[in-house]
Amino acid sequence: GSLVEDEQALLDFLAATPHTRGLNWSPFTDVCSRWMGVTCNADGARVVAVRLPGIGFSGPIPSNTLSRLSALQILSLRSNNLTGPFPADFINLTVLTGLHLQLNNFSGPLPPDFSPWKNLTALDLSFNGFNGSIPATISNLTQLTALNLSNNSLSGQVPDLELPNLHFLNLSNNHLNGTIPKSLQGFPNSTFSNNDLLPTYSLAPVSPPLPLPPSVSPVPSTVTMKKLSESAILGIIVGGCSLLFVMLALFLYLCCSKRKDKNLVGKGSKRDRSPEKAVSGNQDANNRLVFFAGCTFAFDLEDLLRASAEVLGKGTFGTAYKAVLEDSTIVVVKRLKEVGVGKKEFEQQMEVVGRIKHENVVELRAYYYSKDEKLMVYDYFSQGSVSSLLHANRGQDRIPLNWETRTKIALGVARGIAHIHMSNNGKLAHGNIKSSNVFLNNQQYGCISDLGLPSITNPIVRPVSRAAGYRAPEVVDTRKASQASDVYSFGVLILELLTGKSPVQIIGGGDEVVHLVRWVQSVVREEWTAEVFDVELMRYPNIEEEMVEMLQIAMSCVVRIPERRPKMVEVVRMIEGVRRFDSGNRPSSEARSEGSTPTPIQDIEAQTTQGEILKDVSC
Ligand SMILES: Nc1ncnc2c1ncn2[C@@H]1O[C@H](COP(=O)(O)OP(=O)(O)OP(=O)(O)O)[C@@H](O)[C@H]1O
Repeated sequence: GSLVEDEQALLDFLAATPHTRGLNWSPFTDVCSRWMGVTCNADGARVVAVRLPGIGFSGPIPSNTLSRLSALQILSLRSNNLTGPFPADFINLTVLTGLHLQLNNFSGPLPPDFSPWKNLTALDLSFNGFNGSIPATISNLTQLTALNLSNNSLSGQVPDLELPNLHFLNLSNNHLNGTIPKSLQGFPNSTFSNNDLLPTYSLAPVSPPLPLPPSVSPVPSTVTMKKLSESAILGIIVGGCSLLFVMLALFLYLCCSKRKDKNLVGKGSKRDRSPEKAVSGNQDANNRLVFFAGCTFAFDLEDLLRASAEVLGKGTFGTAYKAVLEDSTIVVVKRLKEVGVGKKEFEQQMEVVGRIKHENVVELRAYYYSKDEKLMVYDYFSQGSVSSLLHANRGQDRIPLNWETRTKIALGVARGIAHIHMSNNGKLAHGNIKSSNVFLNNQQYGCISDLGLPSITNPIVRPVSRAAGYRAPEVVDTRKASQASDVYSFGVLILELLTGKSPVQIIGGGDEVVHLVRWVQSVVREEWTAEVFDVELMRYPNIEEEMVEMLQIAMSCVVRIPERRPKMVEVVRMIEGVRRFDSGNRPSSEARSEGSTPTPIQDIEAQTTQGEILKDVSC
C-alpha cells in the first residue's frame, strides 16, 4: 500500500457513496494536510484515520473502497444514513483500533468472526438495525476497552466475554435473553436494560470506571476519581485557607491599585495636572496624540489624561484602561510597557496598523509616543471580550454564548485575520490572537484587537501564561510570530469556543498544566469526539455536525508542522461552508430551535446513554 493508493481508495468511496455535504477532497490537494476528516501517519506515507461523521452518506458502503486502506487505524462514519450489511471486506482492515459506525441504518448480522481486528480498542455499532446474536468471537478482541452494541435488534444469549480491558459496555435496547454471564456481571444494570434478560441475584461488584474523559473539565478522570487520603484532605484545607488569604490580599491590592488609577496617568487632582506632568514629566513638545484619518474623535492628549479611568486589566504588553472623557466619549487606552523599539520604528508600525480598516479588526484610533509613555487608543467594547463572555461567571444565572454567536465570532475573527494577512504586501502577522483580544461588533461577529504589538515589544515568553496556550510550538520568540503561527492560535481560539475551556488550565497548584490542544487531540484520537464539546452547547439541537466540522477545521489549524496548516483565506472558506451565514433564512430546524426554549441539559442527560444525547442534538 501507498498514499497514492489510499487516496484512490478514498476517492472511489466518495464517488460511489451519495452524500449531502461537500467534502474538499480534491486530487490536486495534499491528502494528509488538506482533506477534511483524513489523518496520515507521522511521515505522511499512509492514511491512518478517517473520520466522517454527519456527512449525510447514504446507501451501503461500496465494497473494495475503504477496505483498501490497509493502514487504517480509526474509521468513524458515525451519524450518517448508511445502510446494508456490515461490510464483509472490512476483514482487510487488520490494524483497526477504533471502529465507529453508530447512528446509521446498517442491518443484518454482526460479522461471525471478529478475530481479524485484534487491535480494536473501541467498537461502537449502536443505533443501527443489526440483528442476530452477539458472536462469541468478540472475546478475541483482547485489547477492547469500549463496546457499544446498544439500540439494535440483537437477540439470543449474551456470550461470556472474557475481555480484561473492557471498561465500557452497553448492550441496552436489544432483544437479548437468557442471563447475564458471570464475566459481565460487574457492569451496571443500565448496560443491559431494555432486553429480555433474566435478573441475576448475585451481588454485583463495583462497576468498572468509564474510560470517558469528563466533559466538564480537562483534568484526567483518574485525578478526580482517586480516593482522597487524609493528608490530601489536610492539604486541601491548608490550600483552601491560603487561597482565601491570597484572594483577600489580591482584593485589597486591586482596591488600592484601582484608586491609584482613578485618573489615566499618575496621581493628583484633575485640575492641577498638566499633561506634561502626567506623562511622567516628559517635556518634549513634539509629542502629541496622533489620530488616524477618518477618526471622528475630538480630544487631545490633555483631555485623555484628564479623563477618569478604570483599569480593565493588565495584559502581556501593558495595562488597558477604560477612559471616560468629559464629553462622555468612552475609549480604551493601552499603556505599553517594554517597548523595545525606537520612536521611528514605533511610528512606522503604528502607521501600518492604523491603515488597516476592516469590520472584523478593532481599529487603532490614535497613538502616542514619548520616551516614557507609549499609548494606544481604541474604541470601547461594552460587552467585554469573548474571553469574559465565555468564561466569566459560569454559574446559575449565566447567559450562555449560543452556537450561532460562537460561529459568528469564529467567522468574523477568521475574516479579520485573513485581511491582516493580506495587508502590507502580505507580510503582516497578528502575533497575539486570543479570546481576550476578541470583541463582538454590532452584528455580533468577532473582531480582533491588539494588532502589531509583539513586533515592537521585548520578547516575553512565559511558559505557563495564558498566552502560552495559544502560541504555536515553533514560536520561541514572540516577536517572530508568523501567519502560520496566527493560524495555530486561531485554531486554539476555535477549540476554546467549542469546548468552553481555557487554552491552558493550571491544576494542582501549578504543578500540572493541561493544554487544550493536547487534551482535544487525545480525546479525538480515542474517538470520543462528543466529549470535547461545551456542555452549554448540548442544549441546542441539530448542531452536532456543525460542531464536528468546526472541530475538524480547528484540528487542521493546530497541526504541529507550520507548512501543513491551511492559509487563513482557506480557513474563512471552510468556516463559511459550515453554516449559512449572513442570511435570515436559517435551515428550518435551526430557526425553530433558536426561537424556542432550549431543552435543559439535565433533561437530555436523563435519557441515559451518550448515543441518545447525540441523537438529540443531530439531525
Ligand atoms: N477595546 C476594548 N474594549 C473593552 N475591553 C477591552 C478592550 N481592549 C482590551 N480590553 C480588555 O482589557 C483587559 C486587558 O486587555 P489587554 O489587551 O491589555 O490584555 P490581555 O488581552 O489580557 O493580554 P494582551 O496584552 O496579551 O493582549 C482584557 O480583559 C481585555 O479584554
